[in-house]
Amino acid sequence: MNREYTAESPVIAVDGLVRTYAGADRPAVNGVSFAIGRGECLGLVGESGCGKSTLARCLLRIEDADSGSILLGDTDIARLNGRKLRPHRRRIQIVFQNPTAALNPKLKVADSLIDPYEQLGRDAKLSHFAYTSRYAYIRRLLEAVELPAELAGRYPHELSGGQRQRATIARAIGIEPDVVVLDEPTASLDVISQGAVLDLLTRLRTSLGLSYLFISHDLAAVHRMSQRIMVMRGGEIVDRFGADDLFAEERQPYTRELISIF
Ligand SMILES: Nc1ncnc2c1ncn2[C@@H]1O[C@H](COP(=O)(O)OP(=O)(O)OP(=O)(O)O)[C@@H](O)[C@H]1O
Repeated sequence: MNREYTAESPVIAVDGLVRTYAGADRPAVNGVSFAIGRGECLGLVGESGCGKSTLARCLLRIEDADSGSILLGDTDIARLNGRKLRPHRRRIQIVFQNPTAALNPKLKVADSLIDPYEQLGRDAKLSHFAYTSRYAYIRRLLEAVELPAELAGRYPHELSGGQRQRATIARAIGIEPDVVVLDEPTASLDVISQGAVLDLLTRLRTSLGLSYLFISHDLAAVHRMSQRIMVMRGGEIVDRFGADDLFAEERQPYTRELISIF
C-alpha cells in the first residue's frame, strides 16, 4: 500500500476496495484504500451519492465488496463469511445517521445496550466495559455517554434525539470495537445537540483509544473531528491530507469547491 495511505500501527487497513451494484455502469466504490491508527479519527467527506455509505456497508460486511481487502490486525475480513467472520464482527461497529431507526422501539434502553454484548461480546476480553453484572455494565455505559442512569428504564420514544443518539453510541462502544464507523452521526440533530455529540465522540475517542471513520458531507464537522481527511468523488478518493492542511494551496480543485460551499 502507498505510504501516504497508511497510519502508524493501523487498526484497520483497507486496500483497493471495489463494489459495483448490479446493472450500474461503474462501481459505487472504486479502488478505495486507507488505514486508520489507534485513537485516530479519519474523516471522509463527499457529496451525496459519491459512495460513502456503500463503503461503510462493505466495511461492516453488510454488503460484499467485489475485490480488495479489509485488514483488521492480521485478518482480512473481506474474505470471511459465516462462522469465520463472526468473532470479528465485534471489532467494527457503526453509528448511523438516524438513531430512531437504529434503536428497537419495543426495547427499553437497558435492553438495547445489553443486546450487542449478548450477541457478540460474551467471548471478548473487555477492559473498560468489563461485564461484572448487567446493572454495572449498563450504568457504566450510560455514564460513558453522559446519560443519567434513570434513562435505562425508558423506551426510545421517551428520549430526546440527542439522548437517543448517545444511546446508539453506547451500543456501539460497549463491546469495545477497534473501529467505529460514524455515518453522518449528527445529521438528524439540531445544531446544539450536534456540537455536544461531536464533542462527546472526541472525548470517547481519546479516553477509550477508539478509532473512527467519520463520514459526513459536512466539511466543517469533519474538520473539527478528524486528524486526517479523505475526499471522495464518484466512488474514488480524489484528495487526502492532514486536517491542518485543509486550506493549503495544494488542495485539489474539487476539495476547494467543497470548501467554497461551506
Ligand atoms: N442498494 C443499491 N442498489 C443500487 N445502487 C445503489 C444502492 N445503494 C447505493 N447505490 C448507488 O451507489 C452510489 C453510491 O451511493 P451511496 O449511498 O453509497 O452514496 P453516499 O455518498 O453515501 O450518499 P448520501 O450522502 O446521499 O448517503 C449511488 O449512485 C447510488 O445510487
